[in-house]
Amino acid sequence: MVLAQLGGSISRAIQQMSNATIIDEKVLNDCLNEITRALLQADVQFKLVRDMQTNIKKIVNLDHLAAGHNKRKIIQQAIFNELCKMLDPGNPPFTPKKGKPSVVMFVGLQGSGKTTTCTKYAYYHQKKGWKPALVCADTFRAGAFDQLKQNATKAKIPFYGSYTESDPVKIAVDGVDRFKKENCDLIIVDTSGRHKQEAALFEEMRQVSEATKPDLVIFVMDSSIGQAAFDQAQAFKQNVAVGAVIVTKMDGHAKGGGALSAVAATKSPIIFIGTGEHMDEFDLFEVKPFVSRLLGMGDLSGFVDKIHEVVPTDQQHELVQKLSEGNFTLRIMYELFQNLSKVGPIGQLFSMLPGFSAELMPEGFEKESQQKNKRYMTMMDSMTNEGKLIAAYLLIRNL
Ligand SMILES: Nc1nc2c(ncn2[C@@H]2O[C@H](COP(=O)(O)OP(=O)(O)OP(=O)(O)O)[C@@H](O)[C@H]2O)c(=O)[nH]1
Repeated sequence: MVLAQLGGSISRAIQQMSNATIIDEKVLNDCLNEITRALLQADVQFKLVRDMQTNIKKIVNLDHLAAGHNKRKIIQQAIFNELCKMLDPGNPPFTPKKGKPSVVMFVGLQGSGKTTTCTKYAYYHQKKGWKPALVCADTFRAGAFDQLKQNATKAKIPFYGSYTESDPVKIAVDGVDRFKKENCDLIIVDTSGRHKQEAALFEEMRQVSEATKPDLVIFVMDSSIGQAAFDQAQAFKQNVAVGAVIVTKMDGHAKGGGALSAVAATKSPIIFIGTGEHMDEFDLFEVKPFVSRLLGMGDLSGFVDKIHEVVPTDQQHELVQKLSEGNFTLRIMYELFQNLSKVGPIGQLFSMLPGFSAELMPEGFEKESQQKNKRYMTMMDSMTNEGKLIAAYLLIRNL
């Protein structure tokens, strides 16, 4: 997982500090230096790291802390808060309202995952009862319209584009007008990407933006972009009114610190992350649970939410009651696992539990365990009840 190494290094630094008998200036400095090194290694911009270190030192003034104060807790909390601050610029983005037409424009470099992310964003909202539509204003890459068309058709989302029109502004305006007339409430405009930031890309982007007047511009960034992230994100922000960021390919093994830099450069929050190539590998991004997970502190509320997501509402009360009575049978376990396999890789669930270190997860574990789960479930569906119970037991032993 992206940023796993960073999370591991920071939690180790905090752990070492916690193990010290006395927390003095030296112990604090060692801990902060360790964290600084980890952030720089993860490609976070130098200025951000330096500011973070200065802020923590200001907050944790050991000389002024009265005896009896829990210094470890105060330092840990300061680190947590500063990491959250790095990811949360404090400007909530424009939030589209269901039933009211909003235009959302996607921008980013070529290959960052814009087209894939447009469909994921549309699909996410469609599942929640919205009426989204996709407009392909990418006339630069041959095949971009076909890709969007294919994704949109699969998800049954209306789309608009052209094989003959070469003016992206005209396509964008026609598409937006058409879907406004059709009462779509989320009109998503995909724009062209280029190899690197270049004047022609920015000019085209500006024109599409001026013509369609988007309510929100989303900057899509590949998590593996590294140190270049800050400058690139800033260049986009200077040309169009970027209001939010989506970081893609968080399922890979990139260092990922660029994501933090992009937030600082655009002064815009990350709203979603892409965690795979499939349509539903897309998660809402919330700063505190993310940092909490990153530091191995878990995200129990997220874990409970996931359980609520997979257990039908009318069965939740019964399940809790059975569990509290110690009535946890293999049948319940089988049903739970059958539902859990629908919410995604088991590793993502584990990462919500306190003390979990994503660093220890072998490469490809998530995908492999998800595939394994699917295979088990397909096999189990055709079995007798006794067979299902035995298979559920084997499944647990294999996870
Ligand atoms: N693993 C992984 N792959 C992703 C993710 N998002 C996108 N991709 C892949 O990244 C590649 C590029 O994605 P596109 O959506 O075509 O990128 P684009 O930004 O639209 O590219 P241009 O239209 O050329 O600007 C594709 O192979 C996608 O399947 C993600 O979250 N995880």
